[in-house]
Amino acid sequence: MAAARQVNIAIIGAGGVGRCFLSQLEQLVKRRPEPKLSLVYISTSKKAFYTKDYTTIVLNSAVSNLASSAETPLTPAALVDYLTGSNSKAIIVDNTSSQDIADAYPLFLSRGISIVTPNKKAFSGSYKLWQDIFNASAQSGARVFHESSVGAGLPVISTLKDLVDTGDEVTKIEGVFSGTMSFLFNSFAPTSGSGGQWSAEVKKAKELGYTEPDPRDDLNGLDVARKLTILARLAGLAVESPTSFPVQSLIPNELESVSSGDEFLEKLPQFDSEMEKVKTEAEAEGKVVRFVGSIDVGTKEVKVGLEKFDRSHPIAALKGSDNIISFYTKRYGSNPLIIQGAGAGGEVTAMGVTSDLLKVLSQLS
Ligand SMILES: NC(=O)C1=CN([C@@H]2O[C@H](COP(=O)(O)OP(=O)(O)OC[C@H]3O[C@@H](n4cnc5c(N)ncnc54)[C@H](OP(=O)(O)O)[C@@H]3O)[C@@H](O)[C@H]2O)C=CC1
Ligand SMILES: N[C@@H](CC=O)C(=O)O
Ligand code: NA
Repeated sequence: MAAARQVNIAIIGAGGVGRCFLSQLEQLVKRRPEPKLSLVYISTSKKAFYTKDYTTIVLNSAVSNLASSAETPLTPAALVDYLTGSNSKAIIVDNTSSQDIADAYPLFLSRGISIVTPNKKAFSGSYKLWQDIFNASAQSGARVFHESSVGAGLPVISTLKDLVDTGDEVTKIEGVFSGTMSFLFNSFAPTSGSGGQWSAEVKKAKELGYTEPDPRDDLNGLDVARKLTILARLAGLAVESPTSFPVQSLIPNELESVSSGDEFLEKLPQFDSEMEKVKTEAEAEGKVVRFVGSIDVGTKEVKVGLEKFDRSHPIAALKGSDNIISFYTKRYGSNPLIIQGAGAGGEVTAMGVTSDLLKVLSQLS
């Protein structure tokens, strides 16, 4: 009887999303014995655990093995040498928000290693990096999927690709693209009742695992700008970077230069009155304020920031960390295709990564 085909998995990043992915992988392996998915490497920024002979790491011991490991992470080049030293195909699961790891994608792909990831940095960095990634994938046949880089596990990227690939003409994309911002405004400025204190809600969003590792990356609008950069590029606009269009930041001027996310969270309560003022101004017009983004494909205009909405507007009525993303296209006419649901959180984000892994497996020859 032929031996089961093995596919080696290397996980970089074992935080909120990484750990949820590990447990989803464990379930997947139980449901699908073929091909044999073999975790051979796992790392954080400081530690790594891997098997020199590609023996499978027991999935429910991976985190404790990593915690007690004395090994440091392999450099991207060393990780490539390690993974290509086996006869099996390899897939890297990048669960970090690291730019350095993202910059190594062209190298991984050019050496035949596929990638699945929720990390936005590779696809929203320079346009050259975007081109290098997809050129390397096309040349080697290695796959790259990043569904959870926009709207967590919601089928946003796959839907946009399907619209474009089937020849529809996307004219506008708009909505709420941040789970953190959605949670913050839904709880700080609800459609009924008085709402919470801004800085306390920011802390809650971090505790719930919605924010970026540094919550300033959400509050400065850059996280939404990254998502819009990715969607705009998929819709055919060669957007150069997430800082090449107007992005409104909610970081108080006085806190622009604090050195750490923790210091920022500590000092933020001193500036709660700034956001209270924004909320009161909207209330005076009978409206609520929300953080939104839009891409006008025809005019090439991309923008990110606060807008006021009537309380009955679907954007005003979102709950929890929900995203809502509307695609206006030629085929769909004036009634857009709308995707709505949780846009942040470990399990829903890992779901997008796991479903990407299944896509890679279905396409590996
Ligand atoms: N949380 C969410 O709801 C969503 C998250 N995402 C994306 O998922 C990714 C992970 O987010 P999340 O799990 O919440 O973040 P966490 O901060 O919880 O985890 C990040 C992990 O990455 C590790 N890491 C960072 N840099 C490196 C590096 N250079 N090499 C190896 N490991 C590294 C960290 O290690 P250490 O602890 O040592 O720093 C940590 O284990 C991010 O890109 C985020 O944007 C996307 C959609 C939704
Ligand atoms: N911090 C992000 C996580 C998902 O991309 C968000 O809040 O949306
Ligand atoms: Na998604």
